[in-house]
Amino acid sequence: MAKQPNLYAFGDVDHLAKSLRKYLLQCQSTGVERHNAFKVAVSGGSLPTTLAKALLAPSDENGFVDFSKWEIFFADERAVPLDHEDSNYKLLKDELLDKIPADLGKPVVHPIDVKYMDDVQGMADQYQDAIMKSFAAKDSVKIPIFDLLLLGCGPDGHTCSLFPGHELLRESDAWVAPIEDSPKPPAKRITLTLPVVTHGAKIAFVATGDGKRDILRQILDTEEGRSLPCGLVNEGGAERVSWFTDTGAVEGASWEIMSDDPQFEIN
Ligand SMILES: O=C1O[C@H](COP(=O)(O)O)[C@@H](O)[C@H](O)[C@H]1O
Repeated sequence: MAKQPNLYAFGDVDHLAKSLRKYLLQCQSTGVERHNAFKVAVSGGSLPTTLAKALLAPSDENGFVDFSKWEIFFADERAVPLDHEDSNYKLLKDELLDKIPADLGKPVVHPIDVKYMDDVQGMADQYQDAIMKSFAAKDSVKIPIFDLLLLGCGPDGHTCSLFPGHELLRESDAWVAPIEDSPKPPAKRITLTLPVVTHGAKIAFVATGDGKRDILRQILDTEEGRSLPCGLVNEGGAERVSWFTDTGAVEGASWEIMSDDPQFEIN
């Protein structure tokens, strides 16, 4: 039987954040062992707030966050200035980056190059080059393997800027692609493509609150949900995918919920 993603549900966001922290520390260790760095792609939306809760908590028995080893890329970004309210970079900066205590070190962060604001293809190409340099990828290297992709799930089942039914879901060459007709504003964005997302060493979705319940039930329990972008990530990433949810978001779903115990070992 094909291996399935892991579904974790917690009573509230505080408990979720505690387990997410443990998971992140495990991913950090694996990344540092692999290439002396932790290469992570981060989404916008509701994710950065929960991420900050997990990462800015005091060090505990699970270890400490060594931001000096972190290299942060954006799983998707909107083609807006870096100080614009719609910018995923600004969101992460406000929620997390500006609040990192000096003793935890400074991550290397890769924002978009704003000189390509009117040329999203150029912006996507530049971002792909930045990833290629970081992974020291020669042309022969087919795909970058991020240590972790941190993803959100929109109410329509989109993730990154990969939207249901959009032709970008079929992109198989580019690592980063432009989109000029995003159904969710702003229309112009860049996004990691599905093959890059599904090749991640680990892939984590964070989806909380009653507002996510209907779409989660669809993704996790129905045939049509499997063809939504989040469903395609589940299919491609299988057991490398973990969903961090709260009980509000998964009530009624028939998938096995693996644990709500913060001491569990994360797959
Ligand atoms: O537009 C976007 O939406 C998704 C989902 O956001 P959420 O607020 O529903 O969690 C987000 O993951 C993506 O990065 C963002 O650009």
